[in-house]
Amino acid sequence: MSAFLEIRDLGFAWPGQAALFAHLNASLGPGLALLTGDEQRGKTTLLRLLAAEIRPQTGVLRLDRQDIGEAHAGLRPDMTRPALDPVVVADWLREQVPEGPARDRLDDHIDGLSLGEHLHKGFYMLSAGGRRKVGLAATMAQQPSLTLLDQPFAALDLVSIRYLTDWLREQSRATDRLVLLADYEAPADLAVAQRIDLG
Ligand SMILES: Nc1ncnc2c1ncn2[C@@H]1O[C@H](COP(=O)(O)OP(=O)(O)OP(=O)(O)O)[C@@H](O)[C@H]1O
Repeated sequence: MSAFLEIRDLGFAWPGQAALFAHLNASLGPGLALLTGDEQRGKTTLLRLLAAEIRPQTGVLRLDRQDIGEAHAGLRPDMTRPALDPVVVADWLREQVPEGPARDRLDDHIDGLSLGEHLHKGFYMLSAGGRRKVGLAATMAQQPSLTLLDQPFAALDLVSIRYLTDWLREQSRATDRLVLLADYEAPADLAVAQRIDLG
């Protein structure tokens, strides 16, 4: 079976810096995978490459047999951007998540992440953690073919950690999409069968 996410011979260096990736290869099936590595090993940079925010200097990045390019932009919504400040959370979520099964899933995630009390607020009233949780709920509901999560447990409350962990466990059974979780380690009670280790 061909890989769902294929990273072949990836080379990337930030301007003026030594190569962060040289001939990086990885091949992942659908489901759940962990992207690990010590501080500054390039976890976030690799997520940005996979979201087509930045382009590699060499190599191939392919998702479901398609080269990753502009069509894949937006896989990592920037929840910190000031343009969101005046927007009402519920309006943003309605705009992001289409009606139908995704909207039903969104309702569950709003409950699971305890976001109900924030729905009628402007983003400017939310903490950084609250903004992240809203982004998380939208992504979890949308179920894109590639979900990129950058240290999603950081600064998350215990109830939300448990909810996210359960959701990630379910994702490991998916056959048509991949969730890539970047963190130093997987949570202790989450078995992850696939991993890219940046060292
Ligand atoms: N926009 C940028 N411009 C220049 N250098 C960058 C940029 N973003 C990251 N880097 C550099 O790339 C290297 C890897 O950083 P990156 O954030 O990808 O690693 P990380 O594994 O996610 O780190 P951490 O675990 O600390 O979050 C670091 O040396 C960092 O300074």
